Amino acid sequence: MNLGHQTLPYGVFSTAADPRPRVGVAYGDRVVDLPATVAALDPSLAEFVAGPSLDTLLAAGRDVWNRLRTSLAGWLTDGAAVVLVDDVTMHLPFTVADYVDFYASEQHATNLGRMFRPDQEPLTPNWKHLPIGYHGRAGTVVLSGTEIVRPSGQRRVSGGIEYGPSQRLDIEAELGFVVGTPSRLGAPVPLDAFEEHVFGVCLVNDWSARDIQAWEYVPLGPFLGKSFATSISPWVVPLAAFDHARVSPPVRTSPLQPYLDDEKTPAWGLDIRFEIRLNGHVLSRPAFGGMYWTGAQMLAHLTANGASLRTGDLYASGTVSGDECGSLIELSWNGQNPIALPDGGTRTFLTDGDEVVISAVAPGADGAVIHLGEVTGRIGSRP
Ligand SMILES: O=C(O)/C=C/C(=O)CC(=O)CC(=O)O
Ligand SMILES: [Ca+2]
Ligand SMILES: [Mg+2]
Repeated sequence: MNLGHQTLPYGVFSTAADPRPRVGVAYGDRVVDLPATVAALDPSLAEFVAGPSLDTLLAAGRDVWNRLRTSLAGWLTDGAAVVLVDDVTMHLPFTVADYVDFYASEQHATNLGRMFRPDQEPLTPNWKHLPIGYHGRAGTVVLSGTEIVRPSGQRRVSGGIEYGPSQRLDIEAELGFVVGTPSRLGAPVPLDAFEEHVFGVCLVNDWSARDIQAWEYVPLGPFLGKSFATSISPWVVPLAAFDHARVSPPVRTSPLQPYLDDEKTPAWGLDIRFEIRLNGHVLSRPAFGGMYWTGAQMLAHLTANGASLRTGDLYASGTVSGDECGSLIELSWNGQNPIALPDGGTRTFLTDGDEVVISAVAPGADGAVIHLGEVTGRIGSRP
């Protein structure tokens, strides 16, 4: 996997020669061993990259994040004595504190509204007034590559209610925002403090059992249909990598409360293009740039009641659907239009043994590409 030379994303790796998990930065198809490099080149930064995860770096705050990234870029261009390794094993990059999942794509919300609530307006009356979300399960956020066990649960069938393995296992391609700097209980985080708190982003696959979800979600929202596993990419890309990928979010069609009104703050729409592959075949390439709510608005809303942030909080954007769709339930229109695969097979939802790979790229400086890497997962056999 080659993440280019401008992305400089952070992750946690080990090697056969040195099995201790430690902090690294991807550079092309190799990894900078940060503890070894920083100890030699700038000992004043060493404490922030010394641990077995990104936790200390996340908590260190924006000044340290900027200093480290600037130093690294300089060392790599100047040919300083950077320690590069390959053949790495990746680990979960940070301790996930709280996990929140939003619903920020108007197209996705409209499509799901049509399928789940065909007798109602597709967008609920609150949708354009606040970024809808729910609190998920941090303990089941897993590293890319972890096998996904098909969940069992309750679902409604023609004769009544049944418990058993999900028949409608789906994916959701999302962008995850990783919080570094915590906030105080009682103090909402305003839109313009987004960059002080959010360290960077990763890719998220919010595996979803649609049959379990459809039966359980009224009236409190998603629960067991989504809490069995959420996969994240091993590389966390700092916000600073997206300086050339910022775009204006879509025109707001309802007036916003002041804490969400981003007319006067810098826009944090992001021109990120996703790609979803099933068993090697490209299913879709949804664009993140059209998401109605930005990462800054989601953060402002998440804390609008004074809820505090912790280092390691992860909040996901919700399924990225726009010109193309980020879930199988949309691509197969609730299972009614099977998706044709080049091997002659078809899919509505996932079959045991299927492997899903979600990757993404964004524009960098001077025509370069910012690579977000990938989040993968294979569906294991039923328990
Ligand atoms: O419309 C609904 O009832 C639920 C939709 C979802 O699947 C929620 C979700 O995970 C949000 C998202 O990924 O966009
Ligand atoms: Ca989701
Ligand atoms: Mg989940």
